[in-house]
Amino acid sequence: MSDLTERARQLDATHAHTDRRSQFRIPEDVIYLDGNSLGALSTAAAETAADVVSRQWGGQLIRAWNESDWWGAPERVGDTIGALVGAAPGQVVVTDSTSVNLFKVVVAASRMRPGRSTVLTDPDSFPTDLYITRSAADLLGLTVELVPVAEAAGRIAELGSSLALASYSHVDYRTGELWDLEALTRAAHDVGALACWDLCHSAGVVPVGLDDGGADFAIGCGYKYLSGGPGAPSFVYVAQRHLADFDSPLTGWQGHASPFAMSRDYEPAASITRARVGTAPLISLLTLEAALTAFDGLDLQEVRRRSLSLTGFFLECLGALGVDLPLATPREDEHRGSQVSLRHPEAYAVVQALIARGVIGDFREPDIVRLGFAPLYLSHADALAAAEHVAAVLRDKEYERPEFRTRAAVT
Ligand SMILES: Cc1ncc(COP(=O)(O)O)c(C=O)c1O
Ligand SMILES: Nc1c(O)cccc1C(=O)C[C@H](N)C(=O)O
Repeated sequence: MSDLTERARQLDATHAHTDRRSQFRIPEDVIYLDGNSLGALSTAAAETAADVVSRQWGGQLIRAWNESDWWGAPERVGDTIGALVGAAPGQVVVTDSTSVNLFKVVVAASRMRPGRSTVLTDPDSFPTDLYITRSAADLLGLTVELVPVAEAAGRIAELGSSLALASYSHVDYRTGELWDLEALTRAAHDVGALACWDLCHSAGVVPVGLDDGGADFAIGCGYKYLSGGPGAPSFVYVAQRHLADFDSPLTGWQGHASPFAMSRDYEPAASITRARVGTAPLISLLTLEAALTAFDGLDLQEVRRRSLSLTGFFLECLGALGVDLPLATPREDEHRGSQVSLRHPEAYAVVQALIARGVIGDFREPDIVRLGFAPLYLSHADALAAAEHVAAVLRDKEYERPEFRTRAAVT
């Protein structure tokens, strides 16, 4: 047995208590390193999706709204996600897409800071964050300034009382860099501004600590590390202290204080329910709820330790196997989310060659091979095997094969 194989075995034994692989259905011949884009299917999620369709929809019909508490699901699942991101109950609701939730937050937050003209975000934010922030700001006549998160604190201090909102990603989707939520939130608060965090790439892998970090707002996907399934609804966090002032621009009936009063006038619910809009995608929402049971009995600090161990060991394996590609991801544990991104001029073809070998990651412009480590269902043995495949693809220049260069619509 090689040293690395033995190390993998030892590390898997050390982290055995956080291994939830048996709860997931991952094809035998696949090492799945894209749980940061579409989390894997769990048995609980698969069975619940079938149950919601057959028993609840098919059998209970309209009665399911009460009998299976469909109506309360957005807040109920919100509280479950809240526990994973450090939010006390009553501040998170699951509704709409991340894009739509960001729109609500940018508008509502800016309205809470009248007279302030600027919203700050990162030029390398996930594109939807850029597009939505700009369109929301345009509607309100505000300016969006693009300032890299590393420089944000300084710019926030300069902007002072003209800053309404700083809106940043907790983990960069491309590089996997983890940013200091608490410090940047404090910088925004120091000038009287608000802070919103996109948790798409940290929810379920980093103990985010929204309440402790003083965050004002947060949003995040349900289908990445939370494994809610394709198109699972997103979540939005509004800190308790802001709920009464959260004036959503999307005033749908399900955010109403008394929706079944069928009133002509909109009166927002007093609670986080005011962030709801219209009817939830119940099959997806309840599937997400079932997927979250994979976290039952787990402490997010332990999940984080497993995640860092996996990415750290993967980096160690790459080094030992002579892979010396530039790393886009920080090596330091405290700055690394749950992915490893490597740079290569033929990154797209490298990813296709890996996929052909059963190692599924993805490509991100312009030159990133992105490999996500969803800790609940990946092992150190997987990390070693993936590193060996990366080394082989590079050694044999498999990325030069023409069939790996044709771009698919979705990368
Ligand atoms: C950081 C980040 N924000 C937002 C989104 C978009 O979310 P949605 O498609 O749910 O609007 C994604 C992924 O698609 C993302 O990675
Ligand atoms: N949401 C996605 C989709 O509908 C199709 C393909 C990919 C996605 C993703 O989630 C991409 C992901 N946010 C990223 O970090 O690149």
